[in-house]
Amino acid sequence: MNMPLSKKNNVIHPEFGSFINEEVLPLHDIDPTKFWHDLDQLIEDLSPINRQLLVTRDRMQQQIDQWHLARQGQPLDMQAYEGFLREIGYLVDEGEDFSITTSNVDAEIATLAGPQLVVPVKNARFALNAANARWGSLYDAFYGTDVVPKSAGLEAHQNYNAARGELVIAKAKAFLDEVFPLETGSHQNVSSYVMYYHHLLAFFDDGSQSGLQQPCQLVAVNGQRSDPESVLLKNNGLHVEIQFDRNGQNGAKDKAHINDILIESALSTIMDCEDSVAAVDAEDKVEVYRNWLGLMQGTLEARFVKGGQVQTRRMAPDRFFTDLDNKEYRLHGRSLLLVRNVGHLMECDLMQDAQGNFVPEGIVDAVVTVLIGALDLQRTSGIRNSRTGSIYVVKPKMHGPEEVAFACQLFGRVEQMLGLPENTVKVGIMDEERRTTLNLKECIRQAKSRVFFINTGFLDRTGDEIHTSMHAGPFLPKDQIKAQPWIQAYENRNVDIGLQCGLPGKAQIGKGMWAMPDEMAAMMEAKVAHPKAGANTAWVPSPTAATLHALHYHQVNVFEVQERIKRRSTASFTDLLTIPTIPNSLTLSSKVIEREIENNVQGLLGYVVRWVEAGVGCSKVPDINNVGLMEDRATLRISSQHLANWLLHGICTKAQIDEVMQRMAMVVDEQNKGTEGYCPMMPNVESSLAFRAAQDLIFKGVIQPNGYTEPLLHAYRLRVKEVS
Ligand SMILES: CC(=O)SCCNC(=O)CCNC(=O)[C@H](O)C(C)(C)COP(=O)(O)OP(=O)(O)OC[C@H]1O[C@@H](n2cnc3c(N)ncnc32)[C@H](O)[C@@H]1OP(=O)(O)O
Ligand SMILES: O=CC(=O)O
Ligand SMILES: [Mg+2]
Repeated sequence: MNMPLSKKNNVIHPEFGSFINEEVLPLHDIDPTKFWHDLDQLIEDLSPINRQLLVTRDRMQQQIDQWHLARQGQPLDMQAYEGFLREIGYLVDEGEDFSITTSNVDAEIATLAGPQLVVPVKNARFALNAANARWGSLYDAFYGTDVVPKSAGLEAHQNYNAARGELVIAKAKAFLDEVFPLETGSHQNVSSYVMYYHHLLAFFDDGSQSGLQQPCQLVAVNGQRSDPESVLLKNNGLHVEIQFDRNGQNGAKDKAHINDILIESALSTIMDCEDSVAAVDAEDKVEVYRNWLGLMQGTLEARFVKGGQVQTRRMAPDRFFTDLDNKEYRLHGRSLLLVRNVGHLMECDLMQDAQGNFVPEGIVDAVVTVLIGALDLQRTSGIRNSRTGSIYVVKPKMHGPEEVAFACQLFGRVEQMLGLPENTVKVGIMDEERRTTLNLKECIRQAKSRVFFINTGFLDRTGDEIHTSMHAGPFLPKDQIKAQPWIQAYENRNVDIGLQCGLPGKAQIGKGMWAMPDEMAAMMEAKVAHPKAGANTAWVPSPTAATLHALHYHQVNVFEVQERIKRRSTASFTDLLTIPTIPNSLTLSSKVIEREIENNVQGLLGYVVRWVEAGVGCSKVPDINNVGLMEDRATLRISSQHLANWLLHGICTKAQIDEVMQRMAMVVDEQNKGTEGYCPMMPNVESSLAFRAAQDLIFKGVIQPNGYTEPLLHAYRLRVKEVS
């Protein structure tokens, strides 16, 4: 297929054109001529608005920069600052109270509380794993992670370590005791479980028996009641399945023949087309869209070799049990799938307008992901996603109410174009840019009939905190930024406003990512704070993390917490406006400065080299203390902006950063040694496109739009693709 021209002389990339025409439209019975004509019209109508919004971003940023430059070295006059932000339209007036009206929302979003997994949708193997992460083995989650300490003798060998296994099983049964306590005795000592009428009976060695303290926690069974294959329990709306197998690997040794305990884990999963993927051209974008198509049709497959064996991964079917009245009890087998589109900034070669401009990628994303998402709504059996007729699109990186209004206008137009009922497309608002946080209530108002979540994306939000106030002064070291009043106010206010706008029962109030995928013991300590803060979901980086984080939602009833929070006063707006720069009273030691630079540079190089050279959008990169950190574009935005800020304010010199970059490039090369196709950055850094991208991200960080990393990453990745 040659570069086809649509009626308005828009150029459609051939790979994209044939994907839509041959793989998607036939499934819909949509006439291609009409589709491309309507898309042209949409682009013609909405691209100028999209571009204008970006001009507004730049205008406001310049005004803010000027304001700080004119007041260098002076303490921030909060009243004057707030007045100035209002004057330039960065802050808008808050209107009347209101409640959102979003309807037809699946239970996973509206009435349940549990983990939200995020996955780069470009990686089919991971994406399928994520879709299937609705159910996770508690035994595996405990065995494979540091939640059970991996001390001497207790290592998590591939070959079963029986000593570790015993601790795992004891810990899992302790969870049963905590959440599904027996009237008398402990699950640790049960020798068999049977169903008796509507009750679960646990028998002990001495012949005594006990029911559950709350008998209604038993909801269903599999197999014979006198010798069940599994029993299904429910707490805080979440299911837990105790599986029995007298011949199973664990069941054979267990006195009650418990083989495993399955936890309802990732209630929802974000299939990410944004910050965790490297999709720079039509070829990459089609890969992303094709996986989304496979997920929405239930046909996606991934074949790979693991442990020396070829495996084929597919989407899990629904799960069936028998309820207490002998009726079918059906559970969704997969996470409810949401899709994250790119933000308003991006452009891509999927289509070009008559003047040769690439069209806004967010517009194409909206059309294609909804077009594909609509296939799910036609299905009435088999692998389905939404059972309430909704398509869930997460829209990232929006700045303020005008941009949210534009996203809603776009989704409305897509619905009209595809003949979908109004408000079929639900929108997740990432509260991850400062202008959105400050105007959150007005942002929600703009989306009040389709908002299905607000979520504190604190990583991008931290990057934007730095970039917005780049000229206000040098920022504190990253760890200390997190401890300043602004972030607590941001997190609390998001919940406060979400509650005031009536989200519970209709939409999620969500919290951000756990960015240390291997530190699960630490996660178990820290992340219970999310449900306790009134969030009915929070992001996790992996299926295992989802299973573990799910335990928190058994411990905390979020909806009760939300009722309590409703009575507190809204978090401080002044705190929210307080910029986390280094106070005059604090002088950072040269050691602290050096360490901070090293840490930032190591993470930055470790991430960028894989992004630019290999197109890997999300990586686990060891930090200076050798802790593997999830790095994506948002964490890169923080580290690059932080370095740019310190350089701008003379906390460090260019020579110092240059020296650290060379040293850290060696460390990163060493870390990647043995990776097939890896191009070392050292010693010829000038010929390494990855190294040069990293330099630009730092040294040109001040002039990147809102501090975003996409423009430079994309430009360098495209150069690598051209030469390879
Ligand atoms: C600021 C933001 O926007 S945050 C949102 C964007 N970030 C994300 O989406 C992070 C998602 N997580 C990931 O991409 C990965 O977990 C990483 C890159 C952090 C780590 O990946 P790896 O180093 O390959 O992890 P690791 O080797 O420990 O585990 C790989 C296994 O876990 C699975 N896995 C890891 N993460 C995920 C995930 N998010 N979803 C599904 N499966 C996953 C893989 O499928 C693989 O299992 P398999 O061999 O059976 O297929
Ligand atoms: O998208 C999430 C974030 O933290 O940024
Ligand atoms: Mg983000």
